[in-house]
Amino acid sequence: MEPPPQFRDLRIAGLYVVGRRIGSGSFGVVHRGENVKTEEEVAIKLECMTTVPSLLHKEFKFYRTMVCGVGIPQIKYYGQAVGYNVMVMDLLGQSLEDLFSLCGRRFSMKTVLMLADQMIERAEYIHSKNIIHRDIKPNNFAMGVGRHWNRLFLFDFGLAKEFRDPNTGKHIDYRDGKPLAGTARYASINAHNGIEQSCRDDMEAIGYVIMYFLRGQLPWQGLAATNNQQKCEKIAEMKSATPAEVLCKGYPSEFLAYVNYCRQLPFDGTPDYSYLRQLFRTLLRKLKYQENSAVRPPESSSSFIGTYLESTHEGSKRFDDIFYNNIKYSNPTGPEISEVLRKEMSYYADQLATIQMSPTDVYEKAVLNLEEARLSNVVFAIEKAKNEVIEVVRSERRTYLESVIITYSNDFDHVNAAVVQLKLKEFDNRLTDLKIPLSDDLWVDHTPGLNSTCLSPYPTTEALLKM
Ligand SMILES: Nc1ncnc2c1ncn2[C@@H]1O[C@H](COP(=O)(O)OP(=O)(O)OP(=O)(O)O)[C@@H](O)[C@H]1O
Repeated sequence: MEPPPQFRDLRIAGLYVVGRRIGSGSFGVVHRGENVKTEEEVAIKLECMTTVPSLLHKEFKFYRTMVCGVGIPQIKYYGQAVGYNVMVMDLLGQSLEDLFSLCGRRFSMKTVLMLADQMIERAEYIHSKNIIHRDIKPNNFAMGVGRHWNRLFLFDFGLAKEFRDPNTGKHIDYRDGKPLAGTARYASINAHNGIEQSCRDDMEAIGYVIMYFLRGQLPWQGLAATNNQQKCEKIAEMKSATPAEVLCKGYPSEFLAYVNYCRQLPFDGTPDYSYLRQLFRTLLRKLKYQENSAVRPPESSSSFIGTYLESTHEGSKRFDDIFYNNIKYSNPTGPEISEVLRKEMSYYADQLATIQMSPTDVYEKAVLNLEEARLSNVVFAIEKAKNEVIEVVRSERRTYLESVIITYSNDFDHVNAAVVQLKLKEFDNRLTDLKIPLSDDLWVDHTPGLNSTCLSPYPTTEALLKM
């Protein structure tokens, strides 16, 4: 279903140019694209207009309900062009399935727990918008790109369904005899049994995704069958005959608790998302996975993407109390930070080259993401670095702080920029406590790129400090 050649030269809505193809699904193709004004990269999903009723339009309507949802790609345009329905949306990074393969089909416990946290959060969000996904699987989760490098996105709402009337709050009725919607490997037992899906089925599917990541595969994979229907039946049979105790054997009891909880949820029940997230957060704490990977020496693991994923997820916790309170700071000085960054970048570049990640732009994007991941942790490094920085503060302070701030104001959203501003102010206050004289003109409010205009409509440093 390659779009006709003339489509490539077309500017959708006068703004988006279609680039190369990045994927395809059951009802459409997805291309990379670019906003010609801002040069922002986007994804463009195309469906032939002969598809009636339009599944893309249905998907678009779901996305429209979830405007501003964290971890949900945002739609920039929906319309028609040269015989195609077209949806322009945020470009996402690699899917969890792709990353899983790149990591040798095993994620560390830490990675799984951090992904689980975000998966549950995504489910809670879409359910709060009265939508069930019905096709939860690793291929339908992807990491973000650019400033969203550390965020897990849930996409492909082609099989989604409204399970509750947004006006009356009435839950859909229980029904059986339904054909399976979704992917057999991750489908809930009830979905296999033809029961109408609801929130509980998304949650159970997340449980299977989690166990898939931990175990490397699920017990019902690789069953021999002559056709799809038979395969589906065999999967259903084996899944129903596999108690959660067997599925989760050898793993911490929190996983068993999760699967059992989801399997026992009533049809119209609201899952206790906080309880489920807390299960894994507590486990994470128990396992003492709370170090900052900012300038941790690269591990000699073959699964460097796993290391990357973990480090980016560390980053994603930066607004989390646990992360803030328990982080162990590394201690480079300002000039050392750039040296550490340089070394790490070259290490990862070597690793990438060895495993021959292709195409080139994936490689470049990964390097870019890594760079951003490292830079994001500079703010934490500053804290520990204070003693060393004090020695050079008079000569280097202005250049150093300005460069950090300019980086943040360019690469991160304004809220983050404000947090950096606050951190630096705290840092300066400590210097003042230590009686190191600072002249007023050095303060960051005078730094180009991070003035009150840039932060608007977010609070200024002064406002933040008064909160
Ligand atoms: N926003 C995006 N950014 C980057 N890649 C994307 C994006 N959306 C989709 N893709 C890629 O395109 C592929 C197909 O997209 P999608 O799953 O939305 O289509 P589909 O027709 O609904 O597929 P399926 O048959 O799996 O349900 C995905 O596997 C993914 O690799």
